[in-house]
Amino acid sequence: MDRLLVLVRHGQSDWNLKNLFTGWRDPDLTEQGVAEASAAGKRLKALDLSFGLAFTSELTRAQNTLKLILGELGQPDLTTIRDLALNERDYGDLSGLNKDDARAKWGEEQVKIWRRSYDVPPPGGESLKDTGARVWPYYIFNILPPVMRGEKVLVAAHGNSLRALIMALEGLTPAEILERELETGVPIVYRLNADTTVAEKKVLKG
Ligand SMILES: O=C(O)[C@@H](CO)OP(=O)(O)O
Repeated sequence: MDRLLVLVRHGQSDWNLKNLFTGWRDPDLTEQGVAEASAAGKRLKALDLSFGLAFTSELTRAQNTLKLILGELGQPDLTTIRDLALNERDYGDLSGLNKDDARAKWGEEQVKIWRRSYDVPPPGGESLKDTGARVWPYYIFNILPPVMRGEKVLVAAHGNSLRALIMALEGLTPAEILERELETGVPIVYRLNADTTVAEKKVLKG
């Protein structure tokens, strides 16, 4: 049986382009982001993939990415579950600030710790560990069961909510996840073993 799970980070958002901390704020895709999402859909279609179920967050940039992908796949009406659990990490007080301005104010090292450390939260926000504490149970109880039943599942979400998920899925250490960056609009195709571990992983870059 094919146990297939595809994860995709949303296409470029307006605030990615403007270099702003985004978190739970809700900017839409840029023109480039729309193109990236459509290209992701075309790459999945080229593999002849069709899905049984989709998941996304409560945020516009991920929902619209999913919509564009499903349009390319000819599955615009696919059952889709939206949940806050898949939202981007909450950036707290950094939300809306420019990332270069933040580096000038607090220093390169401190900003790197807030952005990529495992368990140091930005002021008023979530660490990757905090994000994992909502993403992992959601994955185990909601996403994994249909995958294991053989429904092909597509998840359109965010850089850090997906990093938290990938950490658990690939069994990465806090040091390993620190180095892992996800590109916008690049689907990652996983096939799982019967014991839920990863059998195969393919990154669909253009
Ligand atoms: O601003 C954000 O919400 C995220 C994703 O764009 O940024 P970072 O790369 O710092 O995790």
